[in-house]
Amino acid sequence: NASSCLVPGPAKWVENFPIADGPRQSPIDIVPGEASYDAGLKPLSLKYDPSTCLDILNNGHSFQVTFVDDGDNSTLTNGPISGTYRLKQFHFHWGGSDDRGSEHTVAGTKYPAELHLVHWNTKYPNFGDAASKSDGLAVVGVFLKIGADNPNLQKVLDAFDSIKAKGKQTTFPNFDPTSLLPGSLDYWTYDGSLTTPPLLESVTWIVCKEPISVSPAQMAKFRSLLFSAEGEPECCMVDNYRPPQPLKGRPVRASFK
Ligand SMILES: Nc1nnc(SCC(=O)Nc2ccc(S(N)(=O)=O)cc2)s1
Ligand SMILES: [Zn+2]
Repeated sequence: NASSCLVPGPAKWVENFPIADGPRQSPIDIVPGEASYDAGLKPLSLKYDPSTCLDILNNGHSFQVTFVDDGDNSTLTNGPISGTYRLKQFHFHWGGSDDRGSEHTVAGTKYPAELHLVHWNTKYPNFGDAASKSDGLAVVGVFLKIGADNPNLQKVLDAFDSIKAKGKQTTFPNFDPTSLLPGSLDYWTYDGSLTTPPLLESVTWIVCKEPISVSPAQMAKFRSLLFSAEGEPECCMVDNYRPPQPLKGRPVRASFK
């Protein structure tokens, strides 16, 4: 099987992206005891239309499922944000073993993987423009915890054989990302950034407290993807997570007591 090669990691990003040392970088370690309950926070409204699901792609640092975002068919409203944000894509981060892989941590606890549902603010014309605005993006994070096999997640994993290498893409119709959400949508929220270059400080983070399940066999499937393109030495796609960054005085609010 493929080796896990040395991929230049987060420590080098600051050379090309000085914002890596900025005031609102992500991910962070969430300390529940230090989060402040905010009764003014509304419940999340996530309304996704499976017919907007387009394709699945190995982009060389994760895989992502991309959505048609030319209308308000799949949206995030309420929660900590105002206005309407459209779903653009979802992707995951995971580790080389079950003891690591998530980007956010909870009182130092790492989960084996983390799902990110990426949305952009429709007050801007498109994702690229929104990505450069302080209120341009909203990402819903969901932790994955080792447990029972997750049949909804399996639908995504079943597409992996056709996107094993970097740059591979295939159609992925009629998938409902609601099926990947936990039962409770209690969340923590704080102002942060993209966790990979360009590390733009434009993300309202919304991290769900309740994880979804993933089985050990399903985690092994994540690790069968490659960072490398066809014809290159095979490099297992693992440990594609950025470690927690300094909070720098930012408040973390909780939607629950
Ligand atoms: N003008 C621009 N177009 N596209 C970009 S960045 C593309 C993109 O979606 N990047 C991205 C990086 C990290 C994350 S994450 N891990 O959810 O913070 C989400 C999204 S800037
Ligand atoms: Zn991400």
